[in-house]
Amino acid sequence: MKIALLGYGRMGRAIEEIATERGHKIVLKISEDIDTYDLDKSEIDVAIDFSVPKAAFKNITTCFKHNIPVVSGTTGWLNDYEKAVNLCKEQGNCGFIYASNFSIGVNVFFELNEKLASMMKSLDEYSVEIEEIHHTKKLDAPSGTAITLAQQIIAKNPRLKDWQLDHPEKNEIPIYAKRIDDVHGTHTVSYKSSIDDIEIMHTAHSRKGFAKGAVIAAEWLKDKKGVFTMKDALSGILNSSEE
Ligand SMILES: NC(=O)c1ccc[n+]([C@@H]2O[C@H](COP(=O)([O-])OP(=O)(O)OC[C@H]3O[C@@H](n4cnc5c(N)ncnc54)[C@H](O)[C@@H]3O)[C@@H](O)[C@H]2O)c1
Ligand SMILES: O=C(O)C1=N[C@H](C(=O)O)CCC1
Repeated sequence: MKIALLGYGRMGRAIEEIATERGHKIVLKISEDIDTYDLDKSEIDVAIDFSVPKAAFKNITTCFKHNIPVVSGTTGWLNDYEKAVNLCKEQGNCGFIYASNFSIGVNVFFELNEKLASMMKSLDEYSVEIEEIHHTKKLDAPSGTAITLAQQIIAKNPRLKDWQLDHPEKNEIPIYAKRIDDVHGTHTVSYKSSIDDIEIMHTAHSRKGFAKGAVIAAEWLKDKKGVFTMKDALSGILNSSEE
């Protein structure tokens, strides 16, 4: 598979390593405005965008214009996500997957989070909160993964209306974001009561899991048209919790 890397920073380099190990070829590496480059569909099977929040929407939609499928892992640009989805659908000839976290372990964690949120929704004595810890170079807070975790809980629990960084109103889930050198990504969801606490936690030991998941998503997306999620891409790999 011929891959264009939109963003060649920490994640771009980790993806290059995994993609090469899996027999793919990196044909383009972009670290600045996408207009500077000539995108040629015949030379690119799929683009993988791990760039910066302010570049993601333009990178993604420029690929749509060239009928190049896109896997996007960039976080912090989600106010424009629906616009990107609509453009992909209108254009009709491109594939798109965005995930706040491509790690297979985190996608298992997302399933656990949904299941736990369903179990806790009637237990009013527990309050819920999310903590995320990342390296100090991270541009956005809270992390995209923490936002996904909060959205999953809100979807299961009608008492909870929104999430808030640090200072929640009533009926909001607090997200606490910490920045510590060299932490690749730790997410904890805690339910607390005066009697006991319940916690689930995911700790990434490196960027390898995010990179491997992104390459698996690209392999899955390559010849598909439409808007998909990581759940779709992993449907043949993860057993559903109902089984
Ligand atoms: N979804 C996931 O699984 C996952 C995992 C890790 C990181 N991320 C996200 O991926 C993004 C990148 O993370 P990183 O640690 O590699 O950051 P990074 O800062 O190391 O890399 C970003 C790169 O993008 C480049 N860039 C700047 N402007 C650009 C443009 N217009 N077009 C293309 N590239 C441009 C920068 O020069 C830099 O090299 C962040 O948003 C981060 O939150 C997501
Ligand atoms: O290193 C980062 O930046 C990460 N970003 C994603 C997020 O915001 O959730 C995934 C974890 C690593």
